Amino acid sequence: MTTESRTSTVAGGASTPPDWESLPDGELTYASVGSVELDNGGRIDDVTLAFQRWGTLSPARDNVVLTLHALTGDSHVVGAPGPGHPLPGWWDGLIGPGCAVDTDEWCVISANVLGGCGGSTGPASPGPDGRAWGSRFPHITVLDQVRAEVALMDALDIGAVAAVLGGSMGGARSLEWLIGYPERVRSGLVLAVGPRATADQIGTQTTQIAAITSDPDWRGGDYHGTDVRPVAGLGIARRIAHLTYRSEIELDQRFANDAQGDEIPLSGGRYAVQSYLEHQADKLAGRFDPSSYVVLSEVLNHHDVGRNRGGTEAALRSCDVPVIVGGISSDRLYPLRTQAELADLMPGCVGGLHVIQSDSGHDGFLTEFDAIADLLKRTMELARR
Ligand SMILES: CC(=O)SCCNC(=O)CCNC(=O)[C@H](O)C(C)(C)COP(=O)(O)OP(=O)(O)OC[C@H]1O[C@@H](n2cnc3c(N)ncnc32)[C@H](O)[C@@H]1OP(=O)(O)O
Ligand SMILES: N[C@@H](CCO)C(=O)O
Repeated sequence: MTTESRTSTVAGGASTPPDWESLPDGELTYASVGSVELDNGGRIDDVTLAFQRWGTLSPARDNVVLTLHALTGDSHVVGAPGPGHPLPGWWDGLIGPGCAVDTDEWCVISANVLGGCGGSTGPASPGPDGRAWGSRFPHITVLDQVRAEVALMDALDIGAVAAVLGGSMGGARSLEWLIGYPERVRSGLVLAVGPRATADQIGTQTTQIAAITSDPDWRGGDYHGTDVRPVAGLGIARRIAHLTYRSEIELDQRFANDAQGDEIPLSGGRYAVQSYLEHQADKLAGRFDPSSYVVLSEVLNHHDVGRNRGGTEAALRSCDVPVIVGGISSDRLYPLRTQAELADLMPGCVGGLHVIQSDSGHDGFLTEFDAIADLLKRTMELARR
């Protein structure tokens, strides 16, 4: 299978399992997608993307729906926890036979992102000399990640996808797909993201990165292959991040200033919210590579659809692909004003800004099942037009 004819981002060497279309639903599969040119002028050769598929590819190969995960997600968008997937799918119940994205109609593909740690090329995977990339992994952008996904579609011989769907960092990739590759996508869902990183986001993300890189076990980013991992730093980063993912009111209603169980804070015991954040930190430390967390947080810092396109307004106005734009009322990390900008400026925006009323904060794009189902259905209507 050759890919050079489809896109200049692929320098050759792409290959994919010939039977990927008929593998059991959800089976983790690896595709070599060739070389990916980077925004910083560099290039990564021999890129691998790990992906999963649900549903049947149509004879015209025109029913592919690409789901795009967020910061610490991976390709496992639906299904129970299992080997390699310690969590249930992040949109479990929303995709499948008879679901909002009906796999009796659509062929859903979900890939682990470039820079991630779910089987795709990232800082923990072998570099050109066989050693882990570690600190040598290049600085990449959201558009670079999308270039890798376009290369994956080339490798799978998919011309245009019916829809791209994503929230948060997945929403950022959805946007880059729609603006950068309008001929390759018929519709999109852009949830809980804005046109560029805000100062607040860069502030919290660089603080999280500092927590990881200050951990002695970081070793300059080259701890791979040793017996240490900077999990203390990753845990602090997750605790800071998780606060930005939930709303102030929700946290106070759930935890107030309660003590954790029978612990006594005035005697050195923990508060309930402290214990909750420690739990979130421990869970992430058990399943996620700290260097991917750093690389992907930097990707979020670099998010800017206006780069090399004459600014965000020009970029957004240039895109007339039909798109549903949604946000969560209590999202303090990606406030509604940032989605309002997308809805106002994108000519393809259908129905204006869809506001999910919820106290769940940014994580509402994962937890507000009924509202997300509604937005997914609206997007799939656009994909049918
Ligand atoms: C799109 C993507 O791909 S992102 C990847 C998706 N997955 C993640 O983000 C993983 C991290 N998890 C989360 O962010 C959230 O759990 C979500 C968004 C997935 C789900 O949110 P919610 O259902 O509201 O879960 P919530 O925030 O209440 O957390 C529940 C956990 O906290 C634990 N918890 C609650 N109170 C306390 C406490 N006082 N002390 C310790 N633990 C506590 C619960 O036992 C539960 O643990 P479990 O997840 O191990 O079962
Ligand atoms: N809970 C999400 C929030 C970031 O969008 C994650 O961990 O990826």
